[in-house]
Amino acid sequence: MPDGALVYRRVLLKLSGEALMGDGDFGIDPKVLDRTAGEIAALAARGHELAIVIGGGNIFRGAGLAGGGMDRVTGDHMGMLATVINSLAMGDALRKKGVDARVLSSLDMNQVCEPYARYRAMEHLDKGRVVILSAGTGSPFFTTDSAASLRAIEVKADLLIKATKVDGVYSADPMKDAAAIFYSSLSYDKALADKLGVMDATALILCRDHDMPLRVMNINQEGALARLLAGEDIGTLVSTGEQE
Ligand SMILES: Nc1ncnc2c1ncn2[C@@H]1O[C@H](COP(=O)(O)OP(=O)(O)OP(=O)(O)O)[C@@H](O)[C@H]1O
Ligand SMILES: O=c1ccn([C@@H]2O[C@H](COP(=O)(O)O)[C@@H](O)[C@H]2O)c(=O)[nH]1
Repeated sequence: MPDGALVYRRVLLKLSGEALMGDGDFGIDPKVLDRTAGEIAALAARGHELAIVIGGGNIFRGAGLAGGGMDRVTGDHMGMLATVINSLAMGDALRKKGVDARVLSSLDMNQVCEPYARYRAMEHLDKGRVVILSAGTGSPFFTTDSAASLRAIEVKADLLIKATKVDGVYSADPMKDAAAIFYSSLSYDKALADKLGVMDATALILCRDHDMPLRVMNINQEGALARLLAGEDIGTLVSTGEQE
C-alpha cells in the first residue's frame, strides 16, 4: 500500500550474484534466496516500488570465461544468461511469498520472460509489481552494475542500492586489505579518481552524470535493507555532492 512518507519510494536494488551463493562457491543457496526474497517482499508490502537487477558472478562472468580461452562476446552472452537464471529463481521465490513479481529480459526469450521495454517496466512499477530486470544491458562488455545504473535512471528511481558482500565503499578492497578505511559518504568524482573498485567506472559515471544517489551496503546483514530504507544511515552513500 503506497505510503506518502517514504523517503525513497522507487528503488533500484542491485543484488550481487555472488551473494546468492551463501557459503558455497557456485550457484544459488536456497536459504539465502528465501531470506533475501523475504526482505524484498517486506519492502514491497511497505509500499516501495522495487526494480531489481541481479548479477551473474555466482555462475559465469564473461571476463573469467575469456581468461580460460573462450571468445569474450560468447562469454558475456553466457554471463547475461546467468543473470536470467538468477532472476528466474528470485521471481519464483518472490511469488511464493505472495509478491506479484515479473521478470523482464534485455535479451529476447519470449517463452521464458517478458522482453525489457522501459514503458513496461514503468507500468509494472506503477501497479506495485516488483520487476526483475535480467540479462544486464543486453550487450557484451558491460556489467550488471552498469545495467543497474542505466535502468535506475530510465525508470526514474529515487535511489540505487548496490547490495553486496561488504559493508560499503572502502579506500581499498576490504577483502584484500585489512587496513582499508570505510567511507560513510563519498562523491562520485572521488570514487572515480581513486579507482575504488566497488563498482565499474561506466556505472559510476552514468550515476554521476544523471545525479542518481547510490548506497552500497551488505546484503548479508539481516534486516539492513529495511533499516536503510527506513532512513538509517547504513553503508556508504555515493552522490554528486561533497564527501563527509
Ligand atoms: N574500494 C572498495 N570498497 C569496497 N569494495 C571493494 C572495493 N574495491 C573492490 N571491492 C570489491 O567489490 C566487490 C563488490 O562487487 P560484487 O561482489 O558485488 O560483484 P558484482 O560484480 O557487482 O556482482 P556479482 O557477484 O554478481 O558478479 C566487493 O565484494 C569487494 O570485495
Ligand atoms: O550488460 C551486461 C551485463 C552483464 N554481462 C555479462 O554477464 C556477466 C555477469 O554480470 P556481473 O555484473 O559480472 O555479475 C558479466 O561478467 C558479463 O560477462 C554483459 O555482457 N553485459
